[in-house]
Amino acid sequence: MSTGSTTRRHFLQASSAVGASLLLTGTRASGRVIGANDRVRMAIIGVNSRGKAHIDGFGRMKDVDLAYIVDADENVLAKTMSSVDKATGGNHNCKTETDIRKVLEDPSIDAISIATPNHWHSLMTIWGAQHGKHVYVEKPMSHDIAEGRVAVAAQEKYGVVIQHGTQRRSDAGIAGLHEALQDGRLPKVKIAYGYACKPRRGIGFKQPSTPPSNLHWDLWKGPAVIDEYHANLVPYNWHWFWPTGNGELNNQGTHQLDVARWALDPELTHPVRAMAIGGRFAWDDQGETPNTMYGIAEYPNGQYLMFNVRNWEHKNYKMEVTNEYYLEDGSLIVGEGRYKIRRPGSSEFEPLDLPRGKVTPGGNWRAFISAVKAGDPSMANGNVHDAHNACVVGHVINNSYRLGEEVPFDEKAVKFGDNADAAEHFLRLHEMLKKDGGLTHDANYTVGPWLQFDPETERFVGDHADEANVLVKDRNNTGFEVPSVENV
Ligand SMILES: NC(=O)C1=CN([C@@H]2O[C@H](COP(=O)(O)OP(=O)(O)OC[C@H]3O[C@@H](n4cnc5c(N)ncnc54)[C@H](OP(=O)(O)O)[C@@H]3O)[C@@H](O)[C@H]2O)C=CC1
Ligand SMILES: O=C1CO[C@H](CO)[C@@H](O)[C@@H]1O
Repeated sequence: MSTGSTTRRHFLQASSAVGASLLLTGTRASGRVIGANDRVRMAIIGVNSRGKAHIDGFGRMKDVDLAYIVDADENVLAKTMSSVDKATGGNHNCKTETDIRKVLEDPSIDAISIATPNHWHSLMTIWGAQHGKHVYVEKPMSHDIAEGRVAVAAQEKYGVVIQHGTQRRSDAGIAGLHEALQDGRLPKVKIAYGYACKPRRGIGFKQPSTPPSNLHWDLWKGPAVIDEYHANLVPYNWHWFWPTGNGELNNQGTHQLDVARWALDPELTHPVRAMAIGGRFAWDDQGETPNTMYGIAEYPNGQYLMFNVRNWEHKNYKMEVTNEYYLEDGSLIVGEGRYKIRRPGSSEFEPLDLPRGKVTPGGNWRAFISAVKAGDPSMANGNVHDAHNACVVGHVINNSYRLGEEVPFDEKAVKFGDNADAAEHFLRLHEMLKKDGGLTHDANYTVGPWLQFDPETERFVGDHADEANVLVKDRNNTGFEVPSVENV
């Protein structure tokens, strides 16, 4: 399965024969073909927070009907319904539902839009495709590597539009830079760098307890195997527990991972090796995922993706949610949509003016509806291949961290051999943690092993492969099993 590209031509190459023929005729796997003048009937799934933006984005469109609002919490549903009329100008006659499976059985529904916790994203996407529904799915599209691969297979088999909630894919300024990096107008990228460094707080400790009666706990858990309910899971803080979230790297970081990977050579899918070092410093809490991380991934052509997570607000804390591009000639490009370049030998940045690139116009919500109406999955700004590739590099780096060992806080905690770039970028973070964070040898880094990854089979190979391959696929609860690629 090769899923490295974004253009229509590449999308067709990457899709199976079945998917491609569906795509060319604009025919859906089941249900009606949507005409250009038809209204798209949608269900919004998971509405506590981000789902409200979905209601707002799609609900304001004259050619969209919000038919269902779905949430696992009766209180959240009731509260949301009272504001839907306001948000949509009173134009919608939504039903409410707690179980997505009932919505999927409704043949009048054209598309679903998913803003649930991460552990549900792939299964809902797969179920949606199997029922012939187009899918807008929040980032990260997958909670583990294997289920993302099945979501790709489902798209190929059923031919539906799948668009990832990575809004930067709708930014023609970013697309313009990446086109120039890939068509030779600029030197090639040596290192695509991402930062997800925004201040957060520890979450304390919450004891196991009985789920509140308004919450359908079995539906909230869905595929995720979770020992016991505790109030730190619902809502939002599930991000910081491995069975439900993916830490900051594949939370906020999915946006920057996706931008970084998008800048690399277009035929690339996944890295061939990766490692991570970091920790959950300063907070005494029950969260499992790191609040500080340096991650590095190498692609088969020698291009690198590097990443920093910093959530712990120490002295001189600098918020950075952005990307940087280190080019082969020594230039550095910074910005997001509008750019500056520092050329080799210069210490000054100068503006970098480039033509805007190709995206489906109108922003993320409109692009999805345009793709649905055209019956053309390649029009999605952030299609299923882009989604899978962005998520997998994050999963591979996270898996290294999860297999890591605790080592005293020291600049020698990790060795990068002759990779001077990696050593320099890690040391930059290390010095900041020492000087501004006040960390000493009493603290520990978690140092993950270098993991080797086969982009074709999407499995780990070589040293540590046995432990790492256990993390490729989450266990699932009965009735909520992610199907295999063969049985999707
Ligand atoms: N693209 C972007 O810029 C952003 C994307 N996101 C993404 O959106 C997703 C949601 O994040 P956020 O809103 O902050 O998280 P919350 O935990 O606040 O909300 C998740 C919602 O999903 C509901 N839910 C859980 N299980 C189900 C189910 N089986 N069926 C229906 N609803 C369900 C939850 O129910 P309950 O009410 O019981 O908790 C809750 O209402 C995340 O994956 C996140 O990564 C978030 C912010 C911005
Ligand atoms: O994508 C996202 C953007 O920022 C939010 C708030 O920090 C994240 O939680 C979210 O998941």
